[in-house]
Amino acid sequence: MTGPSEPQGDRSRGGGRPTGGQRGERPGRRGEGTSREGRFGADRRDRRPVRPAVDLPRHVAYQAIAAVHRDDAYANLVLPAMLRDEGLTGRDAAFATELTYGTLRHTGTLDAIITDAAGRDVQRIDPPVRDALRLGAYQLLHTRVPAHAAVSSTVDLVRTVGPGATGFANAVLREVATRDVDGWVAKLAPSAETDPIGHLALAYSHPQWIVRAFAEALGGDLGETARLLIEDNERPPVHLCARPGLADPVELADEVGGAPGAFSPYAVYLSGGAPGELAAVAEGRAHVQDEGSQLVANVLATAPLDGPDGRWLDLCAGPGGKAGLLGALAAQRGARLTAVEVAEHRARLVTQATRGLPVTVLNTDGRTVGADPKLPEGHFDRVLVDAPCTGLGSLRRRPESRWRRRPSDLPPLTRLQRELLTAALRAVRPGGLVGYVTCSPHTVETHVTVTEASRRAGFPIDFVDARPLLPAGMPGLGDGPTVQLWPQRHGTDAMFMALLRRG
Ligand SMILES: C[S@@+](CC[C@H](N)C(=O)[O-])C[C@H]1O[C@@H](n2cnc3c(N)ncnc32)[C@H](O)[C@@H]1O
Repeated sequence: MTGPSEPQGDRSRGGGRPTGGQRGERPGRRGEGTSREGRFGADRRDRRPVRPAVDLPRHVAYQAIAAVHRDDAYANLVLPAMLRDEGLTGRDAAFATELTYGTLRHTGTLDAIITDAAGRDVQRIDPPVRDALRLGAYQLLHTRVPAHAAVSSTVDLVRTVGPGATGFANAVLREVATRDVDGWVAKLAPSAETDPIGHLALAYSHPQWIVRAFAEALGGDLGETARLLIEDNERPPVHLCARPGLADPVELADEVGGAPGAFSPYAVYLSGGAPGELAAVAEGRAHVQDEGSQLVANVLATAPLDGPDGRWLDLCAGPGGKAGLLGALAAQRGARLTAVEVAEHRARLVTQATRGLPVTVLNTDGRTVGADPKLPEGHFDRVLVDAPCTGLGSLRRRPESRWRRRPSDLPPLTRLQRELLTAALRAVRPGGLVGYVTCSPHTVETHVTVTEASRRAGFPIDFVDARPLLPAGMPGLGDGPTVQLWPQRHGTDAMFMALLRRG
């Protein structure tokens, strides 16, 4: 079951706990790191790159996980590049993706388990060995990979990335394999009765402050909070938006082998594959966009409005998903969209995403409304503020994000959200509409921001009930007037929307 040169004797030292692998431990224990070096025709002594003694999908997954932790990389950016570079496709690519995303999502719980199995804090294990152990423990606890394969492949990996720690890795993983994930949760999680947040955090691998924020946004319903956490750990669905006037969703579903969405009139659910390679996307007939994002953009575009309706504004437009949909709707309605984005490279993405549509892209700060002649006060009929936020509503799409975000991110973000919403309320004409949207259900970013900004607006603001503007029969929309969409209720990201009318 174990790597070829690994004695099990390590377990007998240190009171049955595995040894080695701590920070600073130098590789090169006697008898280690020699048995397989020649396997791919390279010898460490000649300094040529050594092909890791592990299969390519696991090698790629390890490299992606290490890049996330070592370089602060984003898995959804580095992994596709690595798959491409290594020529991994089909089932191999799917396996590497599953290992990378799964390991990153479950890092919190895996670390608690590894800490217990190793008898020392996971933070004291050398980073390369730590990442290999996470990958191995993930396979043991969350996949159908046979235990012997999970252990031996991880030991093979450690032989390359931390050769002094192969015995340690072997022993830790053997200890991890003594229980299934439920057994580990039963052993390590705080009691659900006395510490329900701590219990959910460990059981479903989220930081406690995020679990607390979700529970609060869900009115204290811990059962539903658990269902949300489970959704965050699943592979997210991929949705297309069939651009109105350019594609019919039923025909597009046939074309791409998907299915029309349940709620958005433009949504197509994809069952797999690479959406970026679809002809419809390349030709600008469709774009990749979560159904929830489609719904909130559509609410703003279709809410009843008296008077002129030709000037639309998207104050936070990059990379251009909602601007793409609003631009297509504007084309049908004889309107024009001004799309503002402060980051230059993201403004370029908006330009690409809205090519051929009646959209003017401005690379500027949305808070310059009134100061920038292209953003006059009281000028626009419909304004979208899709505010920069913690993104806690789309954790399933960014597997490392939950571990990077901090509660201290909230004050600067909420200040910016208030300033942008205030700018939007200045930009809209009397009687016009502002849609405030976040991809976060955190109440500080949603209700608190909206209440504060409208209280300080200096003119009357009415809340418009957004619920009737969503498709009939959509369940679980709450008491209004704002709406909060949820993965566990609607299959969408957790988008929040408040619809405001300037008096
Ligand atoms: C949540 S994203 C918007 C997503 C976009 N609406 C879409 O659907 O693709 C928020 C965007 O606001 C931009 N942003 C941040 N501060 C800004 C500011 N002061 N003015 C304009 N844009 C800003 C960010 O760079 C980011 O691209």
